[in-house]
Amino acid sequence: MLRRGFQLVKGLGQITGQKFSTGRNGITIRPLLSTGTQWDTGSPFQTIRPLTMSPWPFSTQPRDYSLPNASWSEEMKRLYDHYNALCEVEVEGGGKRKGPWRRLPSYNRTIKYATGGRCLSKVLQAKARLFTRNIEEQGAGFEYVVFSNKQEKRCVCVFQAGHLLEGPPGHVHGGAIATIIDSVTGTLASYLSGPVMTANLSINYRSPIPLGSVVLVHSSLERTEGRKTFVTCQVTSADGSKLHTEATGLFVSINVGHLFGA
Ligand SMILES: CCCCC/C=C\C/C=C\C/C=C\C/C=C\CCCC(=O)SCCNC(=O)CCNC(=O)[C@H](O)C(C)(C)COP(=O)(O)OP(=O)(O)OC[C@H]1O[C@@H](n2cnc3c(N)ncnc32)[C@H](O)[C@@H]1OP(=O)(O)O
Repeated sequence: MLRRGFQLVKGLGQITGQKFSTGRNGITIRPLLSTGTQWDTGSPFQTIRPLTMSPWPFSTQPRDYSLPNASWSEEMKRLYDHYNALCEVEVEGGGKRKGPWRRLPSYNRTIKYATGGRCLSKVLQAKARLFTRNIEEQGAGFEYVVFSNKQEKRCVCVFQAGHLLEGPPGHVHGGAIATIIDSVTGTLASYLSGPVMTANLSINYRSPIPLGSVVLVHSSLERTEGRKTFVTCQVTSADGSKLHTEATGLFVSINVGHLFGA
C-alpha cells in the first residue's frame, strides 16, 4: 500500500516535472524542494501552508530547521546567503572546494544528534526535544542558523526573533536573548569540545533588540582548561554598527550519562 502510494507520487513527479512530497495521510499535497537555497516561490500550494522541507513521513529523515523558510526576512536571507557562500571557495580552473565555514544543521531533538545516537535508547532519543526548535509556527519564535569556523574557533548565528519572544513592548525578552546566546555558545563549545553543559553564563544587555529584526550572534573560543571551555559572545545589529548584548560562558565537558544520574 505504502509502496503503491510512493509510486503514485513518483509518477506525478514524472508527469509534472516536479518533485513531490507526501502529507501525513499519504496524499500528495505540495512540491518538495530538493536542492540549493529554498525560498517561497509563490506557488498556489503555499497559500495553504508555508513551504517547508517535508520528508517522507515514515522515514527517519529529520527536518533541518537551519534552512531558509518563508518567514525569513530579506535581511535574514541575505545574511544566510552571505555566510553560506563562505562555505565553498572557488578554485583555479572553475571548480569549488569546501571553505573555512560550515552551516550547522539543526533539528528539534538534542541528544540523538549530539551523540550520533549512540549512547541512549531510541525511546529517550525520541523524547529529547530542543526548546528553540519546538515552536511549530514558522517565524513565531527562534529563527536562526549557525555557521562555524573550526580553524578560527568561532561561529556566527543569524537570528530573527519572532512575536512570541516579546518582552519589553516591541522588543525581545531578555530570557529569549539568553536562550539564543546559550544555544550559540553551547553549540560552539560542543562543536569544539564534544558534549558539554552550561556551567556559567554571564550576560550584559547593552541595547534592546527590536522584535522581528535580524541580529548576528558571534561567539569565539577564549580558552580551554581541562574539562572547561570558556567562550565569549557578542550580539550585534546585522550591519555590526550596534552592540546589543555581550556575554561570557563556561561549558563543562560531560559524559552524557551525567544527564541520567550516571
Ligand atoms: C542540553 C544538551 C546537553 C547535552 C548535549 C551535549 C551537547 C549539546 C549538543 C549540541 C548542541 C545543540 C544545541 C546547543 C543548545 C543548547 C546548549 C544549552 C546547554 C544547556 O543549557 S545545559 C543546561 C543548563 N546547565 C545545567 O543545568 C548544568 C548544571 N550543572 C551541572 O550539571 C554540573 O555542575 C556541571 C556538569 C556543570 C559540572 O559538574 P561536574 O560534577 O561534572 O564537574 P565539577 O563540578 O567537578 O566541575 C568541573 C570544573 O568546572 C568548574 N565549575 C563547575 N561549575 C562552575 C561554575 N558555575 N563556575 C565556575 N566554575 C565551575 C569546577 O570548579 C571544576 O573546575 P576544576 O576542575 O578546575 O576544579
